Amino acid sequence: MNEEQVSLLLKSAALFPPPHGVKLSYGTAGFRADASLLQSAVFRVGILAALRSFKTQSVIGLMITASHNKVTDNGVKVADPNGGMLSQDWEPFADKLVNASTPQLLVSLIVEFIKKENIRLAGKPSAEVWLGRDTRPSGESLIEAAKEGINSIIGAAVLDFGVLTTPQLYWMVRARNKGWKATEQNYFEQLSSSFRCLMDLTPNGIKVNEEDDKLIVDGANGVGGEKLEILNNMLNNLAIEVRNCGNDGGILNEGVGADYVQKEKVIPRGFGSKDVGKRCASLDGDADRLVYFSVLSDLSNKVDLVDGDKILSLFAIFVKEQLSILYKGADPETHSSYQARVGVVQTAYANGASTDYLKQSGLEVVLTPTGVKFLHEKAAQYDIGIYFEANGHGTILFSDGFLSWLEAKNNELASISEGSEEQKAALRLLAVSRLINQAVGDALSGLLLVESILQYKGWSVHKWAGLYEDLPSRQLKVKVVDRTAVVTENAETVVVRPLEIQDAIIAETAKYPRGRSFIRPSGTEDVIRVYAEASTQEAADNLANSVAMLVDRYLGYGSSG
Ligand SMILES: CC(=O)N[C@H]1[C@@H](OP(=O)(O)O)O[C@H](CO)[C@@H](O)[C@@H]1O
Ligand SMILES: [Mg+2]
Repeated sequence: MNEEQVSLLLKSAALFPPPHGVKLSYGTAGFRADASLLQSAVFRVGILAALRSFKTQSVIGLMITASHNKVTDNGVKVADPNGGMLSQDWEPFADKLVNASTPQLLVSLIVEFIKKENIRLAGKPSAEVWLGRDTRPSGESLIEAAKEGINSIIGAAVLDFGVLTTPQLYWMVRARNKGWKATEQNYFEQLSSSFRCLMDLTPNGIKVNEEDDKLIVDGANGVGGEKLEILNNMLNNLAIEVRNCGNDGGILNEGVGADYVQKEKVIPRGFGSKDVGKRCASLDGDADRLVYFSVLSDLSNKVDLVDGDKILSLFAIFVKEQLSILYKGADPETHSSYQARVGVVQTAYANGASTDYLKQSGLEVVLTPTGVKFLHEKAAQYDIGIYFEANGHGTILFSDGFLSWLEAKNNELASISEGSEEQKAALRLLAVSRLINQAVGDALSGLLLVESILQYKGWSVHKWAGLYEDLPSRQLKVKVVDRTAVVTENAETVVVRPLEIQDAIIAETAKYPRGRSFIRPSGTEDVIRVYAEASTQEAADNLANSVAMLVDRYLGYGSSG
């Protein structure tokens, strides 16, 4: 690293001292904390993003958001060239960089790292980082800190796109690096045109714009609501009413949003008895999660929840159905009968009933640890990989090989049997691959795919919710002395340290019919999460409470550990 670069880094780093006594770590989804603690971390992640861009010779994304967390929190995450999460082998460097106590230490870490990674800072083409942020007020000054970080690496350029959803920025980064059209407008155009294409392929004609049939969306008082309004104006065959857009005094994620609705199973603010029976959906604070629900008629504030597992199930059976239509006419002897490998990816939080349903439907189901980075990686191993977290984050990935086969197949069918059922199935799958955000889970593109599949099948939200019945479940969190004391294996389903607690969980779970329970340290909050399910709600609550007490006994403030 030349002298000019060293002195630039030392000078700018001096303006962003890390807060005293705070150790941050790159968790499930980047760095997250109270926004007042993040200036230095975001500045340093700006440096990291610039280095990553030099290393990969591609555009890198940097998003300022704390998703579903409270409005006073914020966070920063990095989009790799393919629009996915930052490569995991850079996470330890991110941790060290963010926690370096002095500018000198920071510079020596960078010098060491660029040597190890063989990053050439000088020369062309230079680096480029694209920035986006959610609607949190702290985002504005954090974006400035990110810019300072990027600009302190000579040759790195920065483009600030202002307020975006996380999936929009990741989509744009992916598109840019593939050489495709990559503006926000291009995003809206691709989503709306592929949605239109799917709707045009609906078998029995489309029924829309009836007041009764409209979709009501809770925007979590965040960025998703305002972006959905823009998209909505570009669609003419879907009626959407957006509430909780954040412009009527509502607070981001407070009593609203996908995380709240999914975890509490109650209606978000702005919804009530007038909505009983209607098809409703909820986005999270940065619009990368989506759940559906309907308001129950019993005057409680409970909802009938259609969570990520059911969205996954809807997508999986649709894809499977279209593939079987496509294969129907195919001669197994000819080269055109490509057997696509379809895989469904879940985490331990997936409701047991969903896993049973998917397996009974003949689908291959695998579990990974929590966090999109793990699910995405696994799904990418299939021709069509469909992944969802129960909380509503997920998408569908298509392999390049399968997509080129599908294009060719569609062309072949167009010439020999245009308008046939087989060709329509090929067109539908192609439209899905353009509609669904293949960079990352995206509430807006997911919502349009759900809507088009419901239309295709002629299903109400109730029919969809009835695909299978969720096992009652309960999630709790427990504060402990040191959450890193818990180490898990087998996709987080068993604790291997401290060992005694796993035996105790097994003994507790055995008392409940259809009981299942596991614990894991959160990657975004300083807590241990407890999950339990069982055949009744009371049993699930009791099991969760007992396991939470075990966590407290072994790891809580009263424990010796
Ligand atoms: C149980 C749960 O919902 N966990 C969430 C939450 O992670 P934790 O590591 O559990 O804090 O936030 C992640 C990022 O948004 C998301 O990927 C994950 O599913
Ligand atoms: Mg989110």
